[in-house]
Parts: sequence; structure tokens; C-alpha cells
Amino acid sequence: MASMGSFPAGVDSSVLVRSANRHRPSISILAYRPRKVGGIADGHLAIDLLSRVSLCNGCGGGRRRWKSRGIKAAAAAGSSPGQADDEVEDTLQATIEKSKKVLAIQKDLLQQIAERKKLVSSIKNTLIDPEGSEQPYKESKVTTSSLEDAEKTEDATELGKDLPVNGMSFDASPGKQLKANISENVQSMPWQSSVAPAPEPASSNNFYNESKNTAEVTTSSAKTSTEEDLNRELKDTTIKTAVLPDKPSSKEEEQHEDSKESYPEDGNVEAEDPTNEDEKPPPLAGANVMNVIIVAAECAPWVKTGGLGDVAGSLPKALARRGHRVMVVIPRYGNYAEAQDLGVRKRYKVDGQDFEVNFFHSYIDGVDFVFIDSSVFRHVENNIYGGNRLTTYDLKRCLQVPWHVPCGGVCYGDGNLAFIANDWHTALLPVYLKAYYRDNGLMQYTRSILVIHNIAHQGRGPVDDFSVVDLPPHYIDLFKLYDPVGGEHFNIFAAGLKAADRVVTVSHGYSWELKTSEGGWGLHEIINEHDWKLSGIVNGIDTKEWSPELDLHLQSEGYVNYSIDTLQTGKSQCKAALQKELGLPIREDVPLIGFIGRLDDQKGVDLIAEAVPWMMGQDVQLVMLGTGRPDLEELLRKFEREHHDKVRGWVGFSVKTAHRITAGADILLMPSRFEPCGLNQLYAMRYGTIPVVHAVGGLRDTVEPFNPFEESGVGWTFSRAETGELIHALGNCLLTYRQYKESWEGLQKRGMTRDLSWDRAAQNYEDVLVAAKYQW
Ligand SMILES: Nc1ncnc2c1ncn2[C@@H]1O[C@H](COP(=O)(O)OP(=O)(O)O[C@H]2O[C@H](CO)[C@@H](O)[C@H](O)[C@H]2O)[C@@H](O)[C@H]1O
Repeated sequence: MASMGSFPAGVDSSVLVRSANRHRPSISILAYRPRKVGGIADGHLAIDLLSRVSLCNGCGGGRRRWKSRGIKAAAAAGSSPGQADDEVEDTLQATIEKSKKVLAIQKDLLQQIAERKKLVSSIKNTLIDPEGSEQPYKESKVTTSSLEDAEKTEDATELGKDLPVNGMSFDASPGKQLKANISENVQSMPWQSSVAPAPEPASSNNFYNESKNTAEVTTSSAKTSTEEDLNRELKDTTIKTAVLPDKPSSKEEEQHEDSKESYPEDGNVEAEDPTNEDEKPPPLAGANVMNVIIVAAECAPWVKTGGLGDVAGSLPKALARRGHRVMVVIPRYGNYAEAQDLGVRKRYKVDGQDFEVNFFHSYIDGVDFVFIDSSVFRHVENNIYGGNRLTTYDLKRCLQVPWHVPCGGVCYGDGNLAFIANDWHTALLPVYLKAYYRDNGLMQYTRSILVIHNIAHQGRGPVDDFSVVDLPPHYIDLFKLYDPVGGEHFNIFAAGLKAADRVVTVSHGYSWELKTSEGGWGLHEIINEHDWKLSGIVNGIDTKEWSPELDLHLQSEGYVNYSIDTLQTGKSQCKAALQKELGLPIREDVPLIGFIGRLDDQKGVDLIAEAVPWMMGQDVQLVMLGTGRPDLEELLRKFEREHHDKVRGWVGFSVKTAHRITAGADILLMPSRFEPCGLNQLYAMRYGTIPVVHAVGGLRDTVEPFNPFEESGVGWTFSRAETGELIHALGNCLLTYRQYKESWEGLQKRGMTRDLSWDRAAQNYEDVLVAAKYQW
């Protein structure tokens, strides 16, 4: 039994071995390894053993069996029964004594378990990050319940009253203390009172200093630490030390697979060996990791009317891959299966009306998707932009999300935080951030970035609309804009562009066009004035969603997945499947031309319409998918009626059909009059479909024209939005398709191998986030 040396002193292993032969509980004792003293399972085992051993030792049956065996043994050795009886009694007594010792040792082990727990907790509390400051998100451990306590129904003008403020002191009794401190500091908004609030200034503009200040302050988590929590927090601490982003920890393990893997079920402390840190690579963003909240009106796959939905669904994942902690906030238009009710309820008065807002949450691919559930969003799923443009998306609530919505049990907080708003629908967010918070010394380190996906839609209205947005009177100047057509009016995009810390648009070409009177749609002067904060970043694509190898819509009804290696066979199979599905003649040799997009002026549908007579004179097939202006929808139906053997006009919004056209078509037409970026041409290239585009905005940036002498380029472009130019470019494209098969294949392969992923774009967004963070 030399190997049993790990038993605590005082344990006679021979007793244990003897007992092991007779009693199951003792066998378990032999298996008891001090190495695992930190685990819950072992703790339970010890308690279980304690009860079983005492039960066994006290049971008459056991005693009788031992007695009769002792008599038989004595008889066999030639002793008298009386002597044998005494010996048995003695042996029994000795065994009981030793069992008592075992019990004492087990108690001791339990004590050790408790001490290891304390140790875990104290390690967690003392570890600091390599920068020498505590991690920023420590400050954000303000749980919903603490905020719930802190507030009752609030008025729209009381925003900020339930906001933890940098530098304020409050501690573990969160709610009331928090409320008290905040009301001391934020008595009222400046336009309501001549007494300005007195926010605590941060000691420096260095983020980490700020973090340190706030981290000391916000120990107000109402969370009760269970043993599991302790172990998780230890892991959390090691992650933090490696400057990894905060990971949701407790409530949603099933969704947070990574986290689950990281936390050993039995809480084995040995598994938390700090040397394991080395195995985790640092985040790609390095020291630039931030908390990012992207706010949008739509987000694929839940709700999508166009390219904004795609961007809101995929940019966040790319930022998360770089190590940022990322949340997307969108309205909950429908019942989305993945999203769980967080149980956070807020009541607000807006315009005298009572509203309740709930928050739903889903954690997917490293991103917290938060859905705002409110009566105003219900029943508009199929017409999300059809309601009252001023009240449909209450952006004041979005600004409170970092404090109200605990993702993975931990709120984001306002340190090291940037909001990314998208288009005019969310352009009020930078304005509210300024008016309600920054002007009052709150959220001093939170930044806002506004992304222009399409400047043509601006949220215009009469100047009187200003009364609805609930802002201090002097803010009207941000909104007022003189327009040669409409005169002086109220313009939400204009205000957002002025108030945002940074502005991004979705291509370099478009960032240039925005500054011209033709491309700026009345906002060019403002954009020129704020040129210093404008960047152009070309969109990426979601290479999982849009990939011919993986595309789920190419796995039935004759469609097949294909790659660059199986391009010729796979693509022609998809083409045949598309022709079959649409009822067109199934012919491999005929060039199949596709169009997918909103039917409006922007997309140049009228140019296609004018080119249709010429096209019908060619041996081609044309498939158009779109919704929008009723007259253009009718045009699609008319083309199909008149050229039934060559044209299909699909009026409707069908993601599946969009994927199938992208795979089955040979050519994609995009004669857009303006195109900030354009995604369909990027999808087309990835599927070996050749784009023919008007060289404007993002189309010019992304479609390098074919050069037959150098065998370079990925498509055809034309420089003026005119039918003749479209016909000329398409004519050259058709000629190459028919007569220069090798060049055609070269075009396809160059497009397919381009890096179109979001990863590069995310890196550029990160530069903007960092620039915003350090700007004043
Ligand atoms: N009927 C239909 N059925 C199914 N799917 C359909 C469809 N109509 C369009 N789509 C899909 O919607 C998306 C449209 O994206 P785009 O970028 O081409 O245009 P959009 O003008 O909406 O976006 C704006 O924002 C994006 C994102 O920044 C910019 O790229 C763009 O230039 C700018 O105008 C694509 O995913 C497309 O497949």
C-alpha cells in the first residue's frame, strides 16, 4: 500500500482495505483523491460517504455477519467460542474506532474544499491585467436586478437617471444607493434647469485610467456567487489577463459553447492551471478590443429588406472574431425562435403614452443579438419602414441597453464602448448620446459611429417634427436644413452626421460621391464640413451564408453545391435546375442573365427595361427578382407575359430564389444609377457569375473591368447610366461567353478567389472605432 501514501496522516490503509472487501462505501473512500478537493462532485461524494459509512457501521445485520464469521474463524483456530466472541468484539470495537477516524478525516477534507473555494475567490479578486488596471468590463457588472431596484416607471425626459456614472461611489447594495447617487449628480437636464449637473470628471482621457476608476466603483453586482460561478470567474479572470474579450458566463451556457468548454464541470482547480493561458492566442484586435453595440432597423436572417440587413448580420460577427465584445440591437418584429426573453421589463412614458419594452436575447457566433420587444414593432414585420418614422424606433432606449440588458449575466456598461448606428433610421442615436448624456458629463467615453448605407433616404419632414424627438430646444439647429426643392425642413440624417463622432460609408467611391451635389442628395455640404471624420470601407460578405460550397439553398430540387474545382459541372447543374424551376427551356448553351434587387430608381431597372427589346433579339434568357415600385413590378410581369420563352419576372422577396439565381445565372446585371457599395455583385463573383455593372460607388470599387489583353478583371463596367452603354457592355460580355470560353473561365475563377470576406473590412472598422475612442 505504499502507493496509498497520499492518504492523510492517521489513516490506516489496512483498515480501509479490509473494509473495502466488505462495504461499498469504503471502496469509494479508497477512490477518494485529494487532487479533486475543489470539485462540487467530490464534495457531494464526501457527504454521501459520511452518511453511508455511519449507516453501515450502525446496522445490526453487518454486526451479526461479522460476529458469525468471527466465531467460525475462532473455531477453525482451536479457540473456545467465548474467547472467539471476545476477540470479535475487540476487532469490532477497533474497526468502529478507525471508522470514526475516517469520519474525522473526511470532515477535514470538506474543510479543505471550503478553503480551496476561498482561495479561488481570492485569486480572482487579486489578479490584474497586464496594463496594470482592472478590466473595463468589471465596471459593467451592474445586473438588471440592481437597476430594477433603482428605478420605477420613468418618463422619457429622465433618461440617464438610472445610469451608473464614472467616478460615483456606490456599492453592494445597488439599487437604492445607485439611484441616490445618480439623482444627486443628475438632477435634471440642462434645458430643464439652469443648474447644470455635476458629473464627476474622469482623471484622464486614458481609457485604462477610466476603467480603473470605474472598476473600483462598480462592485454592485447583485449576483450571488455559487461554486460554479467561482470557478467560472476564475476562468474569466484568466481570460481577462490575456486581454481577451469578456465572455458571457453564467446563464446561457447552452448558447455559449466556448464558455462551456472552458469551464470544467467538476470545477477541478487543476484544470485552471494558469500556464494554460499561453495556449489561448491573444485576440486579433490586441489592445484595441472594445465593446461595440450595433443598432439597426433590420438584421439578417431575422428581418431583411436589403443590404443593410446583410451588413447588420455579418459585420458584428467579423468584429467578434477579432476579439471585440459585440452586441446587435434590433426591433423584435416577430417571434424569433432563437431569442430568449431576458426577463427585463422597462416601462416608459412617451408623449404621455405608457409603453412596456422587453428584451430578448440570442448569442450566436460570438455576438449578442438583442431584440427590443415593444407593441410598436408588432404586426409590421412585412412593412418595417411603413410606420411612423419618428416613433417606430425609440433610440433613447437603445442607449440604455448597455445598462439594462445583461448578456450572459453581465451588462456592457459604458466604458470602452462604441455604438454603430446605421442609416437615418438610427441616426438619432448619436444626437441622443450627446444631448442626454455627454452634454451632462455622462457616458463621456462612449462613442458613436454613423454608417451611411444610402444617403437618398434621410428622414425628412416639416420643421415642426422637431417637437416629437424630445430634445433641448437648441438642438433644432442640427436638424434644420434648407433644401432648394422643399425649403427649410427637418432632417434626421443631417443631425446624426453632425453629432456622430465618426462617419463611415460603405465604399471609397461612395465616400467621394457623397461630397458632390449629385451624390450627396442635399447633405453634401454637411459631409464636406465633416470630411475629417468620414471613412469609406467596402462591405464584405458573409462567406458562410454566401458560398457555393455550403449554400443550403443548393441542396435540393436539382441544385448542387460546387467549388472552384467543380465549377463547370456544378454551375451548369444549378443553371439547369433554375431553368427547370422557373419553367424556362433547359439549355446549357444559352446565356442566363439575372437581376436581383429593390425595384426603384436607384437600381436602374428602367435601363434594363429599355434594353429588353435588344436583349430579346439575342439568344438569351433573363430572370429578374425584385419588389418595390408598383409600376416597376408590373413591368416585370409584362416582360414575362410578352417573352414567356425567355423572361421570368419574379415579383416578391425570396432569399432562396436570390441564392439560386446567383448560382444558376451566368451573368448578373447591376445598372444602378448610384450604388453605395452593392452586395449582389460580390455574391455573384463568389459563385462564378459575371457582373455587368454601372461603374459607380461601390460597383466601381469592386468590379475591375475585364482586360482581354492581360486576361485580368472580373466583369464588365460601363461609365454612364445609359441604355446604350449597358447594351455595349452586355454585348461584349455575351461575345466572350460564346466565343472565348477560356477567358470566361478565367473571369469566373478570378472572381471566385477574391477575398470578399468581412475580415478585412472589420479591421478597417476597428481603426475607426479606435480613432473615435481617442478623439475628443
Ligand atoms: N426581391 C428580393 N428577394 C431576395 N433578396 C433580395 C431581393 N431584393 C434584394 N435582395 C437582397 O437584398 C440585398 C441587397 O443588397 P444591396 O447591397 O444590393 O442593396 P441595398 O440597396 O438594399 O443596400 C444598401 O446598403 C447596402 C449595404 O451597405 C449597400 O451595399 C447598397 O449599396 C445600399 O444601397 C442582397 O442581399 C440581395 O440579395
